[in-house]
Amino acid sequence: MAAAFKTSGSFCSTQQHQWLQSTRDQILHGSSHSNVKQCKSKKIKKPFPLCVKATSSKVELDFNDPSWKQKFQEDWEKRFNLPSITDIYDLKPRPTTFSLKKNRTPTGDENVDMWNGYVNNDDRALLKVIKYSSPTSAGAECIDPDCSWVEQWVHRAGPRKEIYYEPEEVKAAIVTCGGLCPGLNDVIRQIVFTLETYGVKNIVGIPFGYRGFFEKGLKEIPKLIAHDHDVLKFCFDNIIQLSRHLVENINLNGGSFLGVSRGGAKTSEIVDSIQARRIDMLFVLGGNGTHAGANAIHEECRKRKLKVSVVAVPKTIDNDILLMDKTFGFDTAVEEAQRAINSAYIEARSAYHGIGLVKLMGRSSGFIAMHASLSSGQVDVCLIPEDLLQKSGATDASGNVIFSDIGVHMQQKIKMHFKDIGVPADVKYIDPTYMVRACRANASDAILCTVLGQNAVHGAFAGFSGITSCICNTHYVYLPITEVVKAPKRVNPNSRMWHRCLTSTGQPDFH
Ligand SMILES: Nc1ncnc2c1ncn2[C@@H]1O[C@H](COP(=O)(O)OP(=O)(O)O)[C@@H](O)[C@H]1O
Ligand SMILES: O=P(O)(O)OC[C@H]1O[C@](O)(COP(=O)(O)O)[C@@H](O)[C@@H]1O
Ligand SMILES: [Mg+2]
Repeated sequence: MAAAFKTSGSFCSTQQHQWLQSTRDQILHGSSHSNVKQCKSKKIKKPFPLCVKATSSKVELDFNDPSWKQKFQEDWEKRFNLPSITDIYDLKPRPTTFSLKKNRTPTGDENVDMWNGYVNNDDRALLKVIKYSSPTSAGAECIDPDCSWVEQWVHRAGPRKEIYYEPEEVKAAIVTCGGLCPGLNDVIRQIVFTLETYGVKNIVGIPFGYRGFFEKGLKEIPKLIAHDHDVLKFCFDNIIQLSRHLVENINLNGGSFLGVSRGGAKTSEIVDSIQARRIDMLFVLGGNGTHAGANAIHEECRKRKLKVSVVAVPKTIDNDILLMDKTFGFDTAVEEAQRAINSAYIEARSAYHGIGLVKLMGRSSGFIAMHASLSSGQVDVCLIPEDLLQKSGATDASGNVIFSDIGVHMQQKIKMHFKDIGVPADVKYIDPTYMVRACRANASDAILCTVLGQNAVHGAFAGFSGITSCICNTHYVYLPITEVVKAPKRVNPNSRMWHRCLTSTGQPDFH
């Protein structure tokens, strides 16, 4: 949860520090994982004992050791290695069925790879591009005390020349979990389009998040499907058959075509359901919690020796997922939040001793508040949860901590303060909470969703599982889910972006 507010000129210098208690939460970069290889990969025929390669850890580094960089990079390679169904099965790939050639005018024997723009498995994108010369440089994220430059590469996303599934035999499922987020329908749509381009015919939607996998009574079906008999192929239990025709226009609306939910994730029951329904590819759209769930499903599938690719797409208006530039929906949420700030500004400006106060979402991360403040340019003070977190003691169905209502708290405190000093204050409070996330994706999010959705399908056909399709340092990449769920991403109070926000509002730094 985060708040940004606009005071009319005469109230800019109110004693904000009385309302705050600073904490110094920094971006967390996660803890270590076990580095156990339970068995060496061997060429083995199905069925065979499972060979699990566990994720590697951040090694203990001795910076006096001249080879520490090499050790770091070796460890990095292991950590960011993409888990694949080929880790478990001795599978032979087949040439891909994904081709762009049919859309072009054939002019001879040109190089097929160039026509289709395949991505090589050895292609990499650089995760970080700034060389900090000192740990005191703004926003510096250093590995060693000298802040040495160490290349950190991640795997490039996109279609591969060889695939590990027969498209005609594939059953693919899509599920959307957590809270709503602009762009969910855009991603669903692109996943369906891309699957069909590969030649997949059996595509299903699981309604209402992970619950749709196991809740017996869950038979609600979106009205559109129930009434559209032309496009409805099958509609039984809680599975919805999807096709290009059916999803063609869903991006015109916000929300999720499949419905969402929190809580109720029982990994073993979900995998029972995946097994019973003979699902080969599962596309999971969601935030931190959903990703943790997707990884648990991926691990359980491995344990049961199921040839299933679980591929996630990071969704959340909060933008609180590690390593990536942004999650889809964030941009749209900021744009909507800015509208609320503008309204608060106009109200405050027109009132006698007016103060505008806007509460924005973000859970424990203040990205929406910071970016909306920066974009509106009308905010005098932007408060982010990295300043102050008040836990209510309660949790939601997914186990997320519910924070006390900072907006209502601030409203009361401001009123009380001005009453105490005998100055009239007209507080105009706006809570646009659900308005910022129930809307349709804006242009930039729509593009992001399109690419992430397509790449999710390419990743599954390439045999990867337990990965997420995202954007890092402006490039589209795949990351192992284990690396992005270590902690929520937070605003770094030492970052240039936060400093820019302070410069823009003119507020003191409360950290
Ligand atoms: N650590 C976890 N392991 C497995 N499933 C989880 C975990 N945390 C959350 N989930 C499940 O993921 C789904 C979405 O989680 P939630 O936190 O509500 O949203 P988001 O994914 O957007 O953060 C819920 O069904 C929840 O039960
Ligand atoms: O009222 P709800 O649906 O539980 O959602 C509230 C939460 O959803 C969010 O908008 C998005 O969170 P998720 O990405 O976890 O769905 C948070 O900012 C907010 O705290
Ligand atoms: Mg979340």
